Amino acid sequence: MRKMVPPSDSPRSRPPVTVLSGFLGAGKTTLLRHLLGQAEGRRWAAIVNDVAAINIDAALVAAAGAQRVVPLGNGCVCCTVRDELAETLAELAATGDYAHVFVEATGVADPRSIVRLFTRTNPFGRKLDDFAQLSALVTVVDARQFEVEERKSRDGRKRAASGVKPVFDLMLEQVECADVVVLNKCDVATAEAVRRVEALVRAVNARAEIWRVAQGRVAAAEVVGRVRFQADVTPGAAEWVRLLGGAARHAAVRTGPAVAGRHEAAFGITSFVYEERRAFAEEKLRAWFEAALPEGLLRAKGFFWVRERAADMGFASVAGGAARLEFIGTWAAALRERGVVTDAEIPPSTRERWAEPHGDRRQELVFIGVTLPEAEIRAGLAACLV
Ligand SMILES: Nc1nc2c(ncn2[C@@H]2O[C@H](COP(=O)(O)OP(=O)(O)OP(=O)(O)O)[C@@H](O)[C@H]2O)c(=O)[nH]1
Repeated sequence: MRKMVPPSDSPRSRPPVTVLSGFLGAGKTTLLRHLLGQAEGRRWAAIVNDVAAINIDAALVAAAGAQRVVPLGNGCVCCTVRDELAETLAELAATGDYAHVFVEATGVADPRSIVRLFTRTNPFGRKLDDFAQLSALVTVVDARQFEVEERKSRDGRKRAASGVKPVFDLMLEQVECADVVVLNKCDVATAEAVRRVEALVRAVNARAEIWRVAQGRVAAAEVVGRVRFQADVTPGAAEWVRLLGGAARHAAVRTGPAVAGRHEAAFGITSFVYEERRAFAEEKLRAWFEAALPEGLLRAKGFFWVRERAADMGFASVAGGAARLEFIGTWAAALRERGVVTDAEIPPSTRERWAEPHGDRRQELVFIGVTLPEAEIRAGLAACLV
C-alpha cells in the first residue's frame, strides 16, 4: 500500500530524499535540472556527485535554480564518498530549511548501497533514516543505450574477468533496485526499441513504475508528492530475488510468463527456476556458461555448488550474454561437517532448504529471458552434473 504524503513545499526536519541513479550519460543531470526548474520558490536542495575532480554537474544544476547545490567530488556515493553523502544529508536535514532533497548518484553507483545508508545503523546506533526519509529510488535509463548494451553483452559473449562487473550487469542492477524507471531519450529511440526496453525492464522489475520521457521532462509534482520507497519491498523488487526467495521454494518449479497478463507477454518473456541437489562438475559448468548461454537470456542469478569445491557456496550472475561465477561463502553443511556449527546453530531459513545427503548445498538458478529455450537450458545444465 502506498503511503501518500502532502506535496513537499514546506521545509521539514526530516526531508524526503529522491535518489537519481542511472548509467553514465543516461540523463540524470538533465532530469535533475528539469525538476529543479519547477521549484517555484519551494526550498529544494540537491546533492550532486561526480566522479571527476571538477564537479561540472554541480555547476549545471546550480544554473537551473536550486536553492542549494552541494557537490560531492572525487569518488562515488555508493562507495568512497558514502560517509560524506550521509553527513551532507544529515547536515542539510538538520537545518530544517529544505522541503525536498535530490541526490544525483554517479553513473556507476549501485542504488542498493545508498539504501543501506538509510536502513543500517552505524556504530553509534544511528542511521540516515533518523534524519531524512528516503522517498524514491529513481533510475534513469537511456532507452537506446540499454538496448545497445544488451546486444553488446551477447556479441562479446564471454565470462567476465573475476571481480569485473560488465556494464549491462550494472545497468540491470540499477533498474532492479528502483521504485521508478525513467525511460529517457525516447526522442532518439525507435518506438519498437522503447517497447522492447520497457518489456526488458518489466521482466527484471515488475513493481517499478515506468515513465517514458525525452529530455528528462518529468513533472516535479509526480516526484515530490509521493513516497514510493518501501524498505521491505524496494530492495527486493528484482524478479530474480522474488523467484529465488518465495515461489521457487514452494512450487518446486515455476514456469511461464515472468509477468503474466501484461503486454510483455507479447515479447515472449518467460522465467523458470532450475533446481537440483546433485553437484556440478566445475569445468563443465564454466564451459556451459561461457559457450552455451542461449540467445534470449536476459538475466540469470542464483546459487550453485561444484564437486571440486564442495564447501564453497557458488553464486552465478548473468546479464545478457556475460556471466560471472563466484564463490561467496561456505555452505552450512560444510561447517557442520567440520564441527564448526552444531545442528542447533543452523538458522531456520537454512534448515528449511535442508536435504540429506548434501544439506543446504543446492543448484537454484533463476532464468529470465525472451522466448527462453527452457528444455535446452535444463538439458545443458543436467549434462554438467556429476
Ligand atoms: N536526444 C536526447 N538527448 C538527451 C536526453 N536527455 C539527455 N540528453 C543528452 O545526453 C547527454 C547526457 O545527459 P546528462 O543529463 O548529462 O546525463 P547524466 O546521466 O547526468 O550523465 P553523467 O553525469 O555523465 O553520468 C547530454 O548531452 C544531454 O543533453 C534526451 O531525452 N534526448
